[in-house]
Amino acid sequence: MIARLTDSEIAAAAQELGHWQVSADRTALQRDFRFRNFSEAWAFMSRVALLAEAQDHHPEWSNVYNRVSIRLTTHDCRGLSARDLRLARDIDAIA
Ligand SMILES: C[C@H](O)[C@H](O)[C@H]1CNC2=NC(N)=NC(=O)C2=N1
Repeated sequence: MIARLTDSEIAAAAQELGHWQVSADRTALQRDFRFRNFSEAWAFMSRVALLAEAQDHHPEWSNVYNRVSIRLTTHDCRGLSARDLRLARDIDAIA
């Protein structure tokens, strides 16, 4: 079982990952993306899907036309873990 982040680790993550919001219950990171059109949104999602599969860590997400909403949480610990931070950083690097 992977460890849940502590409150101070979550606070540090919120500082570092400025584009991401910590959910009110502090169990998830959320970020909304907007692209020029559906094709660009889908291309981004394809790249994130490959990252997620490589990391064996999968986003909760939705897409409407050019918008993509991503929520990162770790089901195994019912909260935030280092795996969410890693995926958030890697998503930022391709956004
Ligand atoms: C067996 C496999 O490693 C687990 O089910 C992984 C897969 N992807 C996952 N993704 C997320 N977001 N949380 C998990 O706890 C998780 N667990």
